[in-house]
Amino acid sequence: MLAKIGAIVVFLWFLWLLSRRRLYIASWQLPGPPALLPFIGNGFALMCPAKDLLKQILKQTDPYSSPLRLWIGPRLVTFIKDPDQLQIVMQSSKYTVKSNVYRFLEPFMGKGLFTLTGPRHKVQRKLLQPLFGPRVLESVSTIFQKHALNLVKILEDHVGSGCFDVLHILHKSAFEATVDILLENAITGNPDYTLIPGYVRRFYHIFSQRVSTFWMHSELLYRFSAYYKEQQMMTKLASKCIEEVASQQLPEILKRIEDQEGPIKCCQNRPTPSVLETMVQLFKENPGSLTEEEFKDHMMTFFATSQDTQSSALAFTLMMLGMHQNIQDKVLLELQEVLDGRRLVTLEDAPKLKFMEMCINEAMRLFPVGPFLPRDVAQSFKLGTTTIPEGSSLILGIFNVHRDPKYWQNPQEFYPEHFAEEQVAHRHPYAFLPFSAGPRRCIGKYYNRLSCPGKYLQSFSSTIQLREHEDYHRTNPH
Ligand code: HEM
Repeated sequence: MLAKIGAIVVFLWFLWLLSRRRLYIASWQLPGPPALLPFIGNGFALMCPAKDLLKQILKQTDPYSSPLRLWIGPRLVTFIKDPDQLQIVMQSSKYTVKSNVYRFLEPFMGKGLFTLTGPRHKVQRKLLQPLFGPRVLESVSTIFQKHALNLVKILEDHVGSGCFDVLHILHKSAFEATVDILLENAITGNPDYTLIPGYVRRFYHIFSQRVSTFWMHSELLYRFSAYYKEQQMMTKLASKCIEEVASQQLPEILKRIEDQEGPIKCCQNRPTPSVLETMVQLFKENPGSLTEEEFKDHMMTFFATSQDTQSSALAFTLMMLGMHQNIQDKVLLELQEVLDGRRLVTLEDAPKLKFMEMCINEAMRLFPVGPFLPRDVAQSFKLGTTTIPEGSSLILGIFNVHRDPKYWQNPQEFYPEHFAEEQVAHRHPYAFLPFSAGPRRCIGKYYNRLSCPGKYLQSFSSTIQLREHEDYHRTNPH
């Protein structure tokens, strides 16, 4: 009897291996670190605290040429860090879809642009593009100026009071700007409102822990973890607050739109429509394409994607400038020349602040918000001589390519000249990808271009000096 059961198990195991033969063939053709442990593979090396994850990934991937393979549990993962290969993968939506792990974000963001895949994503992205068009950007630029002023007032209070955590202040400021941009600055009476910026950060932390701990990929096992309870609590409170804020505004906006024929021309206290107002209009014009549920999911997505990204990019730039006083002086000089005595940066000023933009880009090169982007292979495709099989996964090594000495003169240094015009002209366009690229690139890229300069101006006009902090050495893996 036992022998029969054993034979059946071996036979089933053989069938399972046979069904996965394309994965093994690809794996044999690719270089990569030894996957010593059965069933866990290289996953064991990545099961570490979030603060060590970056170092561990680099340790596993740096010694091998691209594409290389990792085994994360039973999954074959091809890691790509060559710009030509990144271009092939990122330009097409045919071969890859966003990784299945993005579903871990759904409790918070729902099925918004960030988590959607397939044809539905294409339709929704096209539909929402007007939210990021010139008219809305114009309105956003004035709001950023207002929040830059608020931010500087808060920072001024800290001047002379020793070291303080600038990231916390920036997160709060980004949150307030986001509420203003998305929801017309409705202030809710709910005291939980002030907790949301912390929740968004915590949610991303839980997400990265869950991605790197493969047993938590199982919905059932995850429910037994402490993270699950925390996530449930945060999601409930955050969506309640957002809904509350949105419902204060919606009736009035709907009335405004109904009273008006054709596209929105003007709205209360603003020269141009808010994101919420434009969304309501889109919702009314496309009732079949944009459901009420999707409308809410998109709002939550914009909330969760716009705050941490902007404040991290800004914090890293401030940190780098604080550590390089000579570069900071150059930024100040440019600001003084362009603004000629004015305090606020306008939409027209932004393209003139060329050196500042070089510094922002250089900080995003060293510290990209999305250092590794996971994808699933929807259709087998050729990468060099290897066929990357359907059913496997990919990781796009943005961090690796951002520090590859083949493309960067001083890869580990803060060196804004990397973005001088002549250097950019000669560099591979896929060697710098802070906003990703192709059909899944960041839709809010130009928001950032507007938000950063305004805040720099305000920070510098108060001559706040930043000192090197020991944490920098922890964020720099080399
Ligand atoms: C410094 C600022 C920002 C950075 C560095 C950044 C970076 C990124 C990156 C790397 C992605 C691709 C993620 C992936 O493929 O897994 C992305 C996607 C996205 N970002 Fe941003 N982002 C920034 C600001 C914003 C803002 C302000 C918004 C919204 C107002 C936004 C909304 C989105 C959305 C909706 C997506 C998904 C797009 C899609 O898949 O079609 N981002 N962002």
